[in-house]
Amino acid sequence: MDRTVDWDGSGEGAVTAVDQRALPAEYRLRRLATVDELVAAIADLTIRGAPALGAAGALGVALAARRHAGDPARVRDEAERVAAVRPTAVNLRRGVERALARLGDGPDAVLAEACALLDEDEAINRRMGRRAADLITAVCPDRPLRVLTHCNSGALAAVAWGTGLGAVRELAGRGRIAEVLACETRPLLQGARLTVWELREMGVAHRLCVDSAGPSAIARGLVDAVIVGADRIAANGDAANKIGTYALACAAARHGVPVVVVAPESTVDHATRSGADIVIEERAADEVRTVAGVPTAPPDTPVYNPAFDVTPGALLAAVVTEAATFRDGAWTVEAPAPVTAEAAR
Ligand SMILES: CSC[C@H]1O[C@H](OP(=O)(O)O)[C@H](O)[C@@H]1O
Repeated sequence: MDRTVDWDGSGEGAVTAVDQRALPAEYRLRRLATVDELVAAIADLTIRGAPALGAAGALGVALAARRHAGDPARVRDEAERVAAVRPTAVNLRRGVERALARLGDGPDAVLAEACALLDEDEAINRRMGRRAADLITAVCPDRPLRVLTHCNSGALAAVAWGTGLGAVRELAGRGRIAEVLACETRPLLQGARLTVWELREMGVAHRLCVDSAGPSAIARGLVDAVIVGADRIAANGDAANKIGTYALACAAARHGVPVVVVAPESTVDHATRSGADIVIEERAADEVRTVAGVPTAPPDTPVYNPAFDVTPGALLAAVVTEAATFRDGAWTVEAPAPVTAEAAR
């Protein structure tokens, strides 16, 4: 599998992305040669997932810096357009800001910074996966585990490897996964379309279920752990993630099943005190009223379509990053090893 988001240096240069709207029917790459095309691809979830959005944000600035070299004000305007497309995943704006910080050194320096962010991603995700797998192994029964996932937090949500599903991949490599129960994740079906696709690629046993079966599976003792990603984690451990995560966490709390959020440091926002302060993206009504363009409700039906919800840190067994762990109301920072691209190999 290609990097989910990457830079194509040929010609004037462009962003390449795995077209996540085409999966699972077709695996194809899109070449995004303008900021307009990149903004549209982020808005329609051709590119999605917090770490992948961070990479796309940084590459978007590189694109603007090359297209508008010598016009820093125009570059900054274009960068803001990219950063503002989706408000919840803190990674997007952070990726933009990281690349923009190099604008004074010229477009090649901006591109180099964006590419460094991409190169670091896989190493960060692999380290995070190892740390999360260690914690999950410690808090779960000593046998292959039945894991429930929600949305997609695999390689498709990052540049490579993945976050929550990256921890599942690490556990599977240790022989510690019996089955993954993947929630389909209405309305855009990231679980059914993307997580199932990745689990098949990984050769991991799995079943797909409707979202409303998730809490019931937990109640029936079919789940040993819930493992998810996140889009923004507040200083107090509250985690914004795909809508439906909170309901799973409530059921898991009632039945003593651990919920573990696996996310990079770039998703932790210590400037946001609690989940109450996280902006939740509202998405278009037709995402709920139609499936593949086919109406599933009267066309003028009013819709409530938040893309995310917030799970209080108190309902989480842990939040695990590549360098820290949130447990029992506090962050513990492990001495972060230098995360390099070499570590990814
Ligand atoms: C590893 S981040 C994955 C995270 O992002 C997803 O949201 P979206 O598909 O709308 O970009 C979802 O919340 C996942 O948990």
